[in-house]
Amino acid sequence: MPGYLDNGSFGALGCKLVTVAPNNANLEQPLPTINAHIMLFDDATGVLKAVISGTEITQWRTAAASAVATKHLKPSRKFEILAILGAGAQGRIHAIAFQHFFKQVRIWNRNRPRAERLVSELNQSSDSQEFKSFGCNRECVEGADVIVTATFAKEAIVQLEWLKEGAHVNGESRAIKVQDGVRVICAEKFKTAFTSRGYNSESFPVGAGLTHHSELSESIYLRGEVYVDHRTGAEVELAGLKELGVEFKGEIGSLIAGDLSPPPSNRITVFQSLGMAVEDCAMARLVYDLYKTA
Ligand SMILES: NC(=O)C1=CN([C@@H]2O[C@H](COP(=O)(O)OP(=O)(O)OC[C@H]3O[C@@H](n4cnc5c(N)ncnc54)[C@H](OP(=O)(O)O)[C@@H]3O)[C@@H](O)[C@H]2O)C=CC1
Ligand SMILES: O=C(O)C1=NCCCC1
Repeated sequence: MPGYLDNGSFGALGCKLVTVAPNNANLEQPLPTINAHIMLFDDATGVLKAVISGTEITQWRTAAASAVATKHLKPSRKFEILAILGAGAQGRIHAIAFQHFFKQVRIWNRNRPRAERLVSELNQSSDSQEFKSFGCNRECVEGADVIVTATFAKEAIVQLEWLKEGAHVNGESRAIKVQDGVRVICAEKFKTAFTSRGYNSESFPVGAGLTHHSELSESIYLRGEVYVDHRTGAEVELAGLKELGVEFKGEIGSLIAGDLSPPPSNRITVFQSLGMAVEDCAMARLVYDLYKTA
C-alpha cells in the first residue's frame, strides 16, 4: 500500500507491506492475523529513513478512522451503547478506542469464549465494568447506537431490522469484487484456510467471481447513507455494492473539511472502511519523529 501526503508543513512518503494469514489465531502460540511493515522514505529526497513495524499501527489507525467517521457522521447524537462484532485484533482495539464515549460496550464473537476473555481483560482495566459479552449477534446489535463489524464473515451478520433509528455502523471488512488483472498472491499453505472461508479455490485471485462479500446485509447498504474513506478506492473495491445500486454519499474527509454536511441524525449511516495508505504513512512519520526526539 503506497502512500504520500503533504499539507505544506507535514509530509510523509511510505509503503506498507501487509499480509493476511487467517490461521495465525489458531496457532499454539497465536500470532496476529494481519502483519505489516511500513517503509518510510524522506518525502523530499526519496531516501529510505526507516522500516517500522506496522501491525499495531494498522490496528490503531483503523479504529481511529472509525472513531473520526462516527464523530463526523453523528455530531449531535448522545451515545450509550456500542456493539462490536468480532473479538479479534480490530474488535479489541475498537473497544479500547471507543470505550469512553459509551456507557456500555457489548462484544459478540462467533466463538464466545474469545469474547468472554476479551471482556474480562477489558473490565480488569476499567473502573465501571462496562464491557459485556454476548452469545447472539442479534441481541448484541439491537438497541445499540453504534455498531462495529470486525470479522472475516462472508455472510451478513447484521440485518437492517435489528438497527435502531439513527444507528451508525462502522464496517471494517471489504465488500470485494476483484477486477480483471487485479491479483492477490496466496501462498499454497494458506489456500485451505482461505477456501474454508468460501473463497474460490480454482481461480485465485482470491474473491474472483464474488459480487458481494460483506458483514452487513444488502438492505443496510441500500437503505442507509453510505460513506467511505476514499471514493476512488471504493469505486473499485466496492464494485459489488455499486452493482447493487448502492450510492456512496461521500468521503469522511469531505465532512471533516466542511464540504459536506452530516446526514439527518435519524438516518442509519454506514462508514465502509477500506483502509488508506496515507493513514499508515502519517502514523509512521509521527512514530519516526517521536523516535528521533526521544
Ligand atoms: N478497513 C481497514 O482498514 C481494515 C480492516 N480490517 C478488517 O478487519 C477484520 C478483522 O481483522 P482482525 O481483527 O485483524 O482479524 P483477527 O483475525 O484478529 O480477528 C478476526 C475475527 O473475525 C472472526 N471471524 C472470522 N471468520 C468469521 C466468520 N466466518 N464469521 C464470523 N466471525 C468470523 C473471528 O472469530 P473467531 O475468534 O471465532 O475465529 C475473529 O473475531 C477483517 O475483515 C480485516 O480485513 C483489518 C485491518 C484494517
Ligand atoms: O488497510 C489495511 O491495512 C488492511 N485492510 C484490509 C485487510 C488487510 C489490511
